[in-house]
Amino acid sequence: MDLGKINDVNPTPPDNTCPIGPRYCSNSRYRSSDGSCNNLQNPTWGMAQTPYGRLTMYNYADGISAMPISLTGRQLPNPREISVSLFPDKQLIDPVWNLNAQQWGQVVTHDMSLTAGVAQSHKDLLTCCDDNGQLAPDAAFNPSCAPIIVPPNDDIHAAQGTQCFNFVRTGTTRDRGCTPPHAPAQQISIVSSYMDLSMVYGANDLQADELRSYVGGRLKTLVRGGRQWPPQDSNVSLTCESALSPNEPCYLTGDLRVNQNPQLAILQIILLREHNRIADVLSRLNPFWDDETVYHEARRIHIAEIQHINYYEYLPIFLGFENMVRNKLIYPGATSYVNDYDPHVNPTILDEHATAAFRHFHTLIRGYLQMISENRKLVGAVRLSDWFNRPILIETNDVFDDLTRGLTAQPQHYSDQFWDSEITQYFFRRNKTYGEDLRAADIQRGRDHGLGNYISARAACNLPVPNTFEDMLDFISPENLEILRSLYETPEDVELVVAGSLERNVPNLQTGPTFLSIMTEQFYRTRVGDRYFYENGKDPETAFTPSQLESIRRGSSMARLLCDNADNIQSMQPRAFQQISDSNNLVACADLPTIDLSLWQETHASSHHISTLW
Ligand code: HEM
Repeated sequence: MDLGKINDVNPTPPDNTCPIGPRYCSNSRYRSSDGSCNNLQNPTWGMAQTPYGRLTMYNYADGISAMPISLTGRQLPNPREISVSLFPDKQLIDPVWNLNAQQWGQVVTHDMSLTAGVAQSHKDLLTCCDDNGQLAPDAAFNPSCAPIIVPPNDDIHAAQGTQCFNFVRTGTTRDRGCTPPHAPAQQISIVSSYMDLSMVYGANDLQADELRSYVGGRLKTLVRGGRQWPPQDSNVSLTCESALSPNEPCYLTGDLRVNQNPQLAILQIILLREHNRIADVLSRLNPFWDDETVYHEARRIHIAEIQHINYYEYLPIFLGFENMVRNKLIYPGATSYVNDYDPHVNPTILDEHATAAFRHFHTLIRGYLQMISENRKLVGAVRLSDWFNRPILIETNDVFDDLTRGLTAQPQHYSDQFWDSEITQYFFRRNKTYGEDLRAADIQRGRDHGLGNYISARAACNLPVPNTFEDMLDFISPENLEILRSLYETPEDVELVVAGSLERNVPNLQTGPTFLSIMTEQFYRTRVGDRYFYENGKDPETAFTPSQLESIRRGSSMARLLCDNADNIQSMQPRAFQQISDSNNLVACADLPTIDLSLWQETHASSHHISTLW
């Protein structure tokens, strides 16, 4: 299959600077915190606090912002009912890729988007459905409320007397007074779209300041038990709502979702430690560099390292190596710069990507997380829903390393329509027996954002456009199509979030054609629309030297990243998203390639002091 480049139906107008105001840019060597001024002609492209992009037209009941309804004028099928009917639990595991591949995907996601006004981890501040699962007064009156109603025949939840799950609508340009009266609401993402480690460094200057130690270019850490942890969040009872005491660890990083689950917190800490590791080496090599220079140079190297891992190690698993080469997302074997930056490409995160396609990988989540010792023996397992928003677990004994090895030794769930009940029955259960349903939330979020339907997404992707339910058989099985037909009244009602996740996977890949096409488009834009992308060498002020670039390419790997920053892991398989096997056996950490930071050593005379660069 060849994926043509996709055009936006209604791209965000370039002059749409509300609510952030115009930006005046100098040509800095370093990225801004919020992504502004990456594109010098369109300084707000990809910037935090701007609307998601769109491939398809909005679909609101009133054309402005009301939750969509069926073409017949009746309600769309209940999201919880769709979840139960089409996304049940069945434990099929991936034969090749490990849980690290799943978990790193969440890290990539958190780098690129975050819905405005929605907590995504701890409880939302607005109660549309209360803690006992009963509709709250705001449900009827507050336009930001769209609680998910539990159908009366729901085996699990109706039996408990649960009426609803809380659901708060994403903040939009209308909420912020930035949309003309009859124009559709545009949902806002509050982090930069660029792959710039905003979840480590923060997505605005204030947040970035708060995270810096201002000594030796380092990020702030707290040392407990001889190990570095992120600083403490000031509101433990809100942020880490499951903590039993305000003295429990509760982390503050560049992203408010950090405490959501233990494996996510581990990877955020690995990234925090990696920044400080790079900063310490740069400080030793260049003792005359001030804090500011070390911070920005370490951040710049760190982002390049992670971009390399993402494009050459992580994404090929999901988008396919050949597909990525053909569509110019990667250039394997390149020995010099790849000067493909295109200032006309808008890297803004697409709503179809963030709210439908990339969320499909919630299917990869496992409900129990294995703990594995250094000799790769199973030493325990924890239940995911016991540890949402309670990171104290990872500071206990050797759990940090045991869970990190678990990431690389436990298979991920197979990419299919089967979802682990830990996230469809027990999600955020907060010490109760049952919890919420992430799949139902994904479906409701698609409606909240007025996402175009499945048919229009296929049209936008230049794929065959189905006019009838039967036409969908090209990508969807007869069994699933029967269920779709029983749920939806017309083919036009069928939603992208739902049908996209039912498509048969493209051979050897992890999704069907529609999601593959959307994700390929997104990661093409993310690369080509980023002036600071690490392989770009056009501007000597922002480019790495050829030998630095070569070392980033040779020395960046997921395996080495884990080895360097876990507490005391001694060995790792070189391809750390893949299960250990005869062709991917454990090697000593020290034998894994590493970036040669001495290539950043400068003589005093040649060094650039940051103040000369602004
Ligand atoms: C244990 C792992 C994970 C948990 C508990 C989790 C949970 C969540 C939650 C609660 C939301 C917000 C739901 C809403 O709209 O109300 C969300 C959003 C999202 N998730 Fe996950 N997720 C996990 C892993 C992943 C993975 C592996 C991926 C992709 C590879 C992913 C991709 C996304 C995306 C793209 C969004 C939307 C982000 C935005 O634009 O705000 N998630 N997830």
